Amino acid sequence: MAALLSVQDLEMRFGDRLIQRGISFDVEAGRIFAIMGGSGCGKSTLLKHLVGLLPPASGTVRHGGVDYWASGEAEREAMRLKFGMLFQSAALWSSMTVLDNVCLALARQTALDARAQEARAREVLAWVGLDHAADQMPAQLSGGMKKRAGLARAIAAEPPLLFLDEPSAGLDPISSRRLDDLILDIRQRTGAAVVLVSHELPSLFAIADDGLFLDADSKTPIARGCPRELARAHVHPTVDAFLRREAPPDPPAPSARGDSA
Ligand SMILES: Nc1ncnc2c1ncn2[C@@H]1O[C@H](COP(=O)(O)OP(=O)(O)OP(=O)(O)O)[C@@H](O)[C@H]1O
Repeated sequence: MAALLSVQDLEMRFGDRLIQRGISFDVEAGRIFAIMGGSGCGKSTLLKHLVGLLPPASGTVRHGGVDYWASGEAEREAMRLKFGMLFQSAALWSSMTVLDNVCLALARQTALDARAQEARAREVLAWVGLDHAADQMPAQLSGGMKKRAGLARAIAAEPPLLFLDEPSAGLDPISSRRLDDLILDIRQRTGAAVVLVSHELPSLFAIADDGLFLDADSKTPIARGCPRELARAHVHPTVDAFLRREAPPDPPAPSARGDSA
């Protein structure tokens, strides 16, 4: 069976400027896959290529075996309805209540009638601990509540694949931990695969079981695997600098290289 998401030899560019090349990976059902790397290495751009917001310079992105960027607009729209997305800002519709935000997503992604949409929306809001906030407007929510409302909207239709852009950025450690538990719970209950971009080490170590590390200097991925194991394995100084919060080693002094007089 085809992987839920399969990326082959992707090259990312803005005009003449190469951002990354040689990106290949598969994500299977039930996996939590982290896209990691320092600032500016191309994580958000990669996510845009994966969710259909920006075409890559070359390479393929397959959703359930179908080449997204080689498909027509109707086929792409059908693929987009099969995955959920939580943007960094949560991107809730500001003029609608929390409940209506979730109902509108269900109206777009399912054949449920209005009554069933509301029942499902309330169920999902209870799941993320926001049943009491269903009738509030997004502006009335705290940052952590907004993220949970965005997550409720993304998971309401039980998509098999979820994309999360910096889900815990800007949250205090307790809210961040709560969001991590929710993501694990979603995976457990629905069997969904999750692709996330994150800088937060506690979160990466707690939830991700696979991942890819993008390097801004070489403009290629330099490590692949579970973040916890990569942190122990000393695969590359740049990976250690990120995952162990260690400074990269200094270049050897001239005398150590044996090139002094
Ligand atoms: N629309 C654009 N046009 C030109 N260059 C861009 C554009 N968007 C991003 N870039 C550049 O591409 C590179 C990768 O950016 P991207 O936002 O994907 O990195 P990132 O790894 O997500 O960074 P951060 O962790 O800081 O969010 C950066 O050098 C950025 O300046």
